[in-house]
Amino acid sequence: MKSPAKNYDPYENVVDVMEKAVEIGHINKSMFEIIKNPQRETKVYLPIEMDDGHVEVFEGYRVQHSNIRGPFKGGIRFHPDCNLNEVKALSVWMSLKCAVANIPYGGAKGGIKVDPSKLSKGELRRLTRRYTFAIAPIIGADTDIPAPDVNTNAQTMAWVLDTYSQLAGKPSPGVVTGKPVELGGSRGRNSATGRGVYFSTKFLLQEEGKDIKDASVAIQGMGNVGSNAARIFYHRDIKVVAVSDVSGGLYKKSGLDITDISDYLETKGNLLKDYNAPGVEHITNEELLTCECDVLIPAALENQITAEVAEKVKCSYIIEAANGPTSEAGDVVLENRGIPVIPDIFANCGGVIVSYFEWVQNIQELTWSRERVNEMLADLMSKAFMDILSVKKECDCTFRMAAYIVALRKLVYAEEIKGIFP
Ligand SMILES: NC(=O)C1=CN([C@@H]2O[C@H](COP(=O)(O)OP(=O)(O)OC[C@H]3O[C@@H](n4cnc5c(N)ncnc54)[C@H](O)[C@@H]3O)[C@@H](O)[C@H]2O)C=CC1
Ligand SMILES: O=C(O)CCC(=O)C(=O)O
Repeated sequence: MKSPAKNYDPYENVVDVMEKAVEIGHINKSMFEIIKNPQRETKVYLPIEMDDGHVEVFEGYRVQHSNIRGPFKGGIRFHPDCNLNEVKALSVWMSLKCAVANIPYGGAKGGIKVDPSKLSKGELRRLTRRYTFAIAPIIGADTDIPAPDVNTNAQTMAWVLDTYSQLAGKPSPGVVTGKPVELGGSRGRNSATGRGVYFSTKFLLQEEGKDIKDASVAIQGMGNVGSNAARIFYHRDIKVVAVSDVSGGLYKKSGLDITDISDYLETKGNLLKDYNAPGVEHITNEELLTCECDVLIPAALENQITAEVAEKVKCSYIIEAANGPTSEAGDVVLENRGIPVIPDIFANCGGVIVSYFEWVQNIQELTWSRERVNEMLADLMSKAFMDILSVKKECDCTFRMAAYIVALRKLVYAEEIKGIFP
């Protein structure tokens, strides 16, 4: 096992956790060897003419982990620290997530090593189109379907869709999900991951015999996932005591005004460090992770809850809205401290579930109402949670182990019935 922080290796981390689940869940070890490695790793170099005329070359990735249960599926991330190893781990989490959610997809992930805050809108558009052009031969509505992730959104997906459709010579809405509703996106996709985070919290607290209305929540990250989750909690009168973004956090024991904070982020486009309101304290991201709250929701990046942080958290429960926010060592500490963790592969699966609904609408040329989408999301997540609970009881293990066992059994079974090729 790697020590946390600087030596953190997300791919090694996910493989270690899978290996533990293989032991506990009595999973076929030889077939698991197939699941350990991605089917294909693609690295591309993207020359872009910047606004001042000079050329910069960016590095991009698409890792296709598994398509044994259906087409590859997973988001595209723009981040200066993005690298092949991170994308590889994220692609594995996608395969596990789609299996837990019981949707007919495999797993993939893409990314570009770039700080998008330093690029103009025109530069970002050219970079996204160039990246799409480079990976076009390996994506498609029935092969690999990208979606938004960190620092990408419906606008980014509109550029991916248009570039791909130009190359295909026809509108190809099913090639990408999370696109604007006007271009074939699904109602409810934008808020789906945050909504799923709310369902995960509700299911866990119900299981623990607690009323979600009495809970206080702290959320790290106020992007697509964190801000939608915060709004959903707030509109159900659940106290959100702390939120943060990359610039720092805000804390108010009696509960923050999430509508005011969301309006500030949307209309002013400023960072939370510049937000001020009566009774609101400014805190650091580490203080957010260790603040007094019932439910802690990391919704930013990987490796936030290291062993050191895990020793200090004061929450009773953790819901992993981000992918990989808890390191393996952090997880051991939380288990020893008796703090239940709802793992990422279930807690944030609402996004890919509604992506699946979007894709189904696209290929059938249908449009569904927001109410229908939200109801179907609740239904799939509730069934998936029941599956996890049942394995948790069978194997007497943590929620993370149970979710991994549910997923790995499906992936390994699919490999077994297919048989080795050739
Ligand atoms: N967008 C989606 O539908 C899904 C996203 N996820 C995962 O959720 C997490 C967040 O994704 P999005 O909300 O889409 O990204 P986003 O780009 O919309 O927002 C990220 C947020 O995290 C903050 N942040 C960045 N670095 C930080 C740091 N070092 N400390 C604290 N805050 C920091 C940013 O300021 C921003 O508020 C990621 O792990 C992503 O992979 C998972 C499932 C689906
Ligand atoms: O909606 C999707 O296809 C995938 C979203 C994503 O990247 C994730 O769940 O981590």
